Amino acid sequence: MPAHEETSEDTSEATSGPLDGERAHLAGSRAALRAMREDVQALDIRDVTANWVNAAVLQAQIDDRIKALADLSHTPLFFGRLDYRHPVGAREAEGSGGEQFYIGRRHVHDAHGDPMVIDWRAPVSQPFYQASRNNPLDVDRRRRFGYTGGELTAYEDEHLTDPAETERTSKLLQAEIERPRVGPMRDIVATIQPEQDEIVRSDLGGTVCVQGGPGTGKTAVGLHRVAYLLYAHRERLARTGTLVIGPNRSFLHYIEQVLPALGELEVKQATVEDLVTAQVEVRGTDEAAAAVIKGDARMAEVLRRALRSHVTLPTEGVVVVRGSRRWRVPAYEIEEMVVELLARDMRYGAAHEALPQRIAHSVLVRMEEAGEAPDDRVQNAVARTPAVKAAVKAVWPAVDPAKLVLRLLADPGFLAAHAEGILTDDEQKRILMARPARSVKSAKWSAADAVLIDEAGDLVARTPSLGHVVIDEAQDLSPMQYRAVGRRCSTGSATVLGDLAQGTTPWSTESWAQALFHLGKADAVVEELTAGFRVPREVIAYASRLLPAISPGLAPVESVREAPGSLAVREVAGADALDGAVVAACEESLAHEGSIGLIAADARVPALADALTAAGHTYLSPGEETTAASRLTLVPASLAKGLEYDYVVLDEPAAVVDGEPDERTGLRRLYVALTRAVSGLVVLHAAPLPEQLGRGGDADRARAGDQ
Ligand SMILES: Nc1ncnc2c1ncn2[C@@H]1O[C@H](COP(=O)(O)OP(=O)(O)OP(=O)(O)O)[C@@H](O)[C@H]1O
Repeated sequence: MPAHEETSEDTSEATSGPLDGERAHLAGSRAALRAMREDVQALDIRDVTANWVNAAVLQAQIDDRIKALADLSHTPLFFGRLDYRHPVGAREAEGSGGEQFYIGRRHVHDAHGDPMVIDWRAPVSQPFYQASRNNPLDVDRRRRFGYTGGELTAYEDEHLTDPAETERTSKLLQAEIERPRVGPMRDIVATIQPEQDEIVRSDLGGTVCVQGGPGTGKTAVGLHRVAYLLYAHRERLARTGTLVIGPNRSFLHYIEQVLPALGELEVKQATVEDLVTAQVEVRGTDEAAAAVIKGDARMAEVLRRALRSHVTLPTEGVVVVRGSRRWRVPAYEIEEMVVELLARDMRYGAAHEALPQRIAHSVLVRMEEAGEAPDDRVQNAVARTPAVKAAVKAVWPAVDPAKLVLRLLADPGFLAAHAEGILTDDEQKRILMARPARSVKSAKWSAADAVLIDEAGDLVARTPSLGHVVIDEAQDLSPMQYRAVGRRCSTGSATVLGDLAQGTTPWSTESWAQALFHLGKADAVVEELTAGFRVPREVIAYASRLLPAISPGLAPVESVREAPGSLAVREVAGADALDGAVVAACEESLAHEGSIGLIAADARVPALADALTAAGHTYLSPGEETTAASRLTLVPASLAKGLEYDYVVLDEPAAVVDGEPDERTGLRRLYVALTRAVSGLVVLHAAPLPEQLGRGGDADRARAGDQ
């Protein structure tokens, strides 16, 4: 691809020629950014603010802006340049007129307002990601820049309209993918690929679902989509809010720096459990079979029925006494009101609020007919009379969502009455509490119970919707969890990211169509990412041997990297020797640059922790940030999902499989563990490997680096 290339090794050219010009532009852009920051710092708000509240709000906005304008020494101001053939249309360009644009993380302009660097999210930047030899999008030359420690040291050109130039893989992209992974997850803004860019820039109105194997960039794409949407719809999303949902704390901690690095500081992050535990604390667990039933979408109907069973038709009318007069609303009229409210299918709580007003209105009409002239205040007063309150309590009582769920799970008769024809007798038995709790406070609620309470809560009062929600590792959500997330984006949109082959919960998603239906976004587009940016070819080929058993029909990931010698599978003679061999493999990996993950079945973690300590090694837990000084993390297999390490040592695959309730889930867990490595994977086993891995036979084993 690059007809012309300079690298830091290419010193003769690196000290002169185009690179000098580019460095001058970098220095100019930095100076311009400094001037932009100084302009904001110099703002005097005393004259423009009416009071201290305004002043405080404005000052906070100014402080945010100053923060956003910071020049981070290790985050280059621009990473690319586009040379357009013709001036870009004024409508399209951010600061139109020029033919040459520098593309970076944020917009920088000079003292005249002319752009020095264009935000990567602006329309004029899009050809940086999308232009190709087949469709150059009016771009003559695309230039990518390479940096070393904040210094501009290389560039690489593609002349998209030159038929003589041949296509080559970008060395800078390659270097970026291979860069050691110490520290939290990084942004990929300089190297977003065309198929990823399509997803990143898809419109706010629609929900997108991305199926992609390990390391295809789903998480990266989801986070960059948030940054893009915030740029394109800043005001709307500032009002409605955005949220990123991940599987656990350590994962959220791993990804939490990506959006701030892209200048977006306001996006909330949470697990599904965080969302649904506002009402109750989770202190209990469910057996898998019970959790599957509680997570089934049929539970929504059971809850709806149970809630509505609180509505009864009136047996008597209401008599309201005001002064010397008595006003009577007959039972049949209240019945009509109740029937009408039921038919409207409004939230239970909203109807509970509306009913006293309707009864009071009926009293008002009678007063008017009798020649009185009551106003709205009288209606409110009537609605609050003990007689009306008592009538409402009898026919449409207030219901506490947690109490409703408690009664369903603790009272077999109540459950049977509302689960009739929905859950079998056996299913009902499975979800009933073994020892019924006496109160909401004392109950040992499980995570699945909290989701039921959240559903009940939404039946009572509508859950507010955010503008956009990203759901990562979505394949692990139950239908009821999808519903819980779906109501948080009912008037907004979602980005659903996942891999069916990595589903490791007993209720994991079997088809995206079903998942999207439960989310309430059945018309979402499902996109597929197939190019792998993490796992080297040999390693992904080895892991993909499991695919026919864990997700038949899913195509293996196509790794963009060869990295020969990246896989070693070693048999250790006898279980006693395993811990020592694992520690030795970690030491071997520590000789390389970058992070090391020792992944093991959860049950093996304590023994390996002891072995590491005995050998004098300190180690981190997942979610703790790796640093140059502390690079080894001991990862229970149950927490490996979504994470990555330069080198992975995988302990005893058979134990990883055995750690799960069934073989398929076990093999899926193993697939996740096998696909965390960026540069090298060493698999150590004393027990026989799961037969699905051995499928390749001797030739493959030799290639896999068996010793
Ligand atoms: N276009 C790209 N350029 C450079 N690096 C990339 C690109 N796309 C993805 N990556 C890198 O590949 C790695 C894997 O990406 P990511 O974690 O987003 O994949 P994933 O599909 O979510 O994986 P998993 O299914 O295992 O959770 C990350 O280090 C990410 O930065």
